[in-house]
Amino acid sequence: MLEKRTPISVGEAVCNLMKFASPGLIEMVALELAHGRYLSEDLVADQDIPSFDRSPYDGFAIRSEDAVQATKDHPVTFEVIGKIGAGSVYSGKVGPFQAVRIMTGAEIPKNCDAVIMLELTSQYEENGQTYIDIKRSLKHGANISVQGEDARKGMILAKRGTYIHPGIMALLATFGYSQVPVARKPVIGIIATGSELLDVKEPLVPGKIRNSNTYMILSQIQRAGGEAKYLGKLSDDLETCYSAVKASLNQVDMLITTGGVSVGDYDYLPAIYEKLGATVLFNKVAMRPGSVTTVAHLDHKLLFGLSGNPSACYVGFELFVRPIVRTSLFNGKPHLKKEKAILGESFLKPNPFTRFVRAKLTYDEGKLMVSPSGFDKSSAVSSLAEANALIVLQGGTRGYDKGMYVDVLLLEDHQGSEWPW
Ligand SMILES: Nc1nc2c(c(=O)[nH]1)N[C@H]1C(S)=C(S)[C@@H](COP(=O)(O)OP(=O)(O)OC[C@H]3O[C@@H](n4cnc5c(N)ncnc54)[C@H](O)[C@@H]3O)O[C@H]1N2
Ligand code: MOO
Ligand SMILES: [Mg+2]
Repeated sequence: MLEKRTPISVGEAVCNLMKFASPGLIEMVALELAHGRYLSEDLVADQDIPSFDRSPYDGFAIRSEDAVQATKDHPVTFEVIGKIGAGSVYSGKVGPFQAVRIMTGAEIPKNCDAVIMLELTSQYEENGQTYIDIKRSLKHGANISVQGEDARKGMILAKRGTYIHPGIMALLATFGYSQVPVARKPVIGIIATGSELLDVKEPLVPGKIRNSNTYMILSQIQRAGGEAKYLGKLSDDLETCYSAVKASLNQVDMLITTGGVSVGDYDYLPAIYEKLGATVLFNKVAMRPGSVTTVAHLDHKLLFGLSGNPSACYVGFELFVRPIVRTSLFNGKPHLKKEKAILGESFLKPNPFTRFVRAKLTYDEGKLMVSPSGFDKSSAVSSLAEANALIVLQGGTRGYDKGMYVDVLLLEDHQGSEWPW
């Protein structure tokens, strides 16, 4: 007899699921490989930046008290007693009316408390000795980048769970992290089910299609921060699929299957969960696409039964798999970031269930504009090409007109959101 499925709201489904979300493990990676990973510890300044007073200009370091009287009409002369570039330290003592030629980034010599830019001095030689004239007074501390002005020792510069982008890389290097503590990527298995599926390199034959979901999910896993492990595509055969799912569980942290979750004669995932003794958290969500998305767990290992339909599979991943992955990466905002955007074209379909429309979001003179990115069926692949957002249209609505503000979920963002939206 056909199993009765009771749809639950997206919010309820996510809340049920997030009870199984937990922070993952830690590993060290070489700094040059850290881009795109997530910090497993707060990044704390273990030194001031800069760690010494330094010159922001090429010029001359002096004692400001000596230049108090300097004016255009009465320049003050300084004897240049040395020269330092960045990386060098002037070891001599600078006395009254003496100056040290200094380059950008070099440490300010002891006794000096101001720098005058090269362009504001006139230099001359007399008896093999260099002198400069200064035509303006300088305040104590003028043109000095003081120790700690950029960051103070002890400051937290990035929280645990932060995505490592070029700016974080700069800080990691600044603080001497040749090895970076990061979240270990959760290993996520992918099994594609469907007797109609061809390998990507196979030519089309009647009735068959190429397995696109695997590669789409592979990429979604990488975008979310996980590590994908493709475990193959299987024909719709209960025993084969059951054995493959069972065998995969020792190799992965969580498993995604695509296809076979609906009510067709060859949709075996419900039977597989039952045979495994897995607990089904939900098998019907009041959303489109992806209403058949099913999530089960076995000994706290999550099994995501995503739809075979590409757009439904895509949305199911972003709403349900992504937050689990991001949580394991210590990210405190694991869900898609929600924004408001202006609808660029009318979307007049009624929405009995909450609808997630694949969409293209653009920035236009201070406004966020969004339009559906193409063919809007759960079987669609073409609309995924330009999708960088999902428009959220609440269930029970009869369509939306161009110019209205709608909720959008950002797919390419790193800020993320805490639940609920
Ligand atoms: N009588 C009903 N029929 C259907 C229902 C329903 O409630 N009652 N739900 C529909 C909805 S909604 C969806 S979504 C689909 C879900 O189907 P399954 O998840 O069971 O997936 P399959 O039947 O295996 O395949 C569906 C569709 O997707 C194509 N597919 C499958 N795998 C891939 C892949 N790896 N790459 C690309 N495309 C794939 C497959 O060929 C089918 O066309 O069920 C509706 N039916
Ligand atoms: O699960 Mo389906 O995607 O609602 O069309
Ligand atoms: Mg089916």
